[in-house]
Amino acid sequence: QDDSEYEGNSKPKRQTYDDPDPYKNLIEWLKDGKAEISKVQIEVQSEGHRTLRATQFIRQGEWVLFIPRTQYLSLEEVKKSCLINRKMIQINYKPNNIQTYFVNHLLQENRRKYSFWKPYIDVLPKDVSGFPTYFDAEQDALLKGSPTLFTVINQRKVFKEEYENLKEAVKEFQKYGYTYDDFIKFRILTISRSFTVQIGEKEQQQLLVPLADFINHDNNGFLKYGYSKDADGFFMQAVRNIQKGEELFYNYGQWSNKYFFMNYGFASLTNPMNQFDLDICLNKNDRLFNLKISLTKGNMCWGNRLVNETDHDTFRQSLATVRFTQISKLDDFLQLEEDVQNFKQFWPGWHTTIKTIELEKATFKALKGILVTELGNFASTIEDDERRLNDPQTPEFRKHIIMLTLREKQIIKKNIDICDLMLQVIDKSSEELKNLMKYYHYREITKYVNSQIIPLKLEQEGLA
Ligand SMILES: C[S@@+](CC[C@H](N)C(=O)[O-])C[C@H]1O[C@@H](n2cnc3c(N)ncnc32)[C@H](O)[C@@H]1O
Repeated sequence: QDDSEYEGNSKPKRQTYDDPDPYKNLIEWLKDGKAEISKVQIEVQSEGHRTLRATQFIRQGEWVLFIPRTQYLSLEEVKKSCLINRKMIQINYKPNNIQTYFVNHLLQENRRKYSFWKPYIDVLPKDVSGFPTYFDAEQDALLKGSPTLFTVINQRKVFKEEYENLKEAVKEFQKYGYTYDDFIKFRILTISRSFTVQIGEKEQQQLLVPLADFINHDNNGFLKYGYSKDADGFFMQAVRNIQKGEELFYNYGQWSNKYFFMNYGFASLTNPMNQFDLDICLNKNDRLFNLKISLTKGNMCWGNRLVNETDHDTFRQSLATVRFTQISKLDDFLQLEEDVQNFKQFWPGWHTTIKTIELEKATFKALKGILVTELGNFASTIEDDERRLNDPQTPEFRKHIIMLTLREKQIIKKNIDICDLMLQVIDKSSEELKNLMKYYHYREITKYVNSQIIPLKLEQEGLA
């Protein structure tokens, strides 16, 4: 069955949706498909920035909207309904990413004048230049120093490979002349607009759901979604009462700004799940370098991450990794080997426990050194960023870059402050230490100092 079979110069028999207002077409098309969407309305804030609002009071537990199976795209459906996907399956070509199946379907339907999916495709955002994949050199420069820049560069490479591999493997893909730009545009739209729902006990399904994909993210989102077997469709449900006129949000997930930025093109200052990624590496001049490298089976660097809260495994793991790089006494190293005898694989962040106060001091100094260098690598300072964020002239997409890198810098700064505090604490006598602790803001550090540093110090001073 060839793709051209779908086309033809005459209009298909079924209803067409050709109001100049694409949102009207979408609504009509959904209603004709028996979607239940009367409790919501679309608000266009600006081109490409739409949101949904409640048209009436919605009680907790009620469905906010319902989209039947016929009006959304599922992975299973697009595997069947798209020619290129069928070819891919026929020749047993596995795409690098399953989202490619959706992309191919959207590319196909986008070409068809009378596609059933036209009302949906017509309201997909036209401009995706706010996504980092599309940044130019000037925009990339704003990400300088941020670990997110590496992820962006890598994502571009991955997308390019996906496109080239597909072009190479499926000749129909070439035949239709789909450009790389078309491909990544739909790739990005698929990432940023898909829902994963539980279909059966174990089965999950990825969906593109018209209208539901107009709902924006908020940490305090108050909707949940799912698939109803009885109604055979996708629903959004109110987790709490919703007032008439209220803007609707759901929580896209507990992700970091970096994740949101890469997949959705936005970042937020209030995201509690932020992170700063950093590599911690062995130093080649380390006199125990050979011993360490044999223990780590050739690993020299470890990807670590720091979050805003230091009462978190990531802080302990980063610290332990730095501690491993800082061990300089053979005795300490041998003790470490004993510590890990029971583990098949040694991982510094898990296995390098506290040895001596001296080592702790070196560790906090080294971690601080790494963080100060990282902070210095950014293109702008925290103060620059705060000023630009408050400047009404700053374009919206740029604000997201600023928020992303600002939060990364704030995390670094907080962790530097903690290193400073720890260094101070370590240098105090135990009496002073107790006094100082009264003024501690960081509950977790107090806990850490209490449980780890004080006993060590008391022991060192013969007081234990
Ligand atoms: C599923 S869509 C939501 C509807 C979207 N606003 C629209 O007009 O099509 C996801 C996209 O909405 C935007 N978005 C969602 N939540 C956001 C937020 N909290 N802040 C900024 N942009 C957001 C981002 O552009 C994201 O890629």
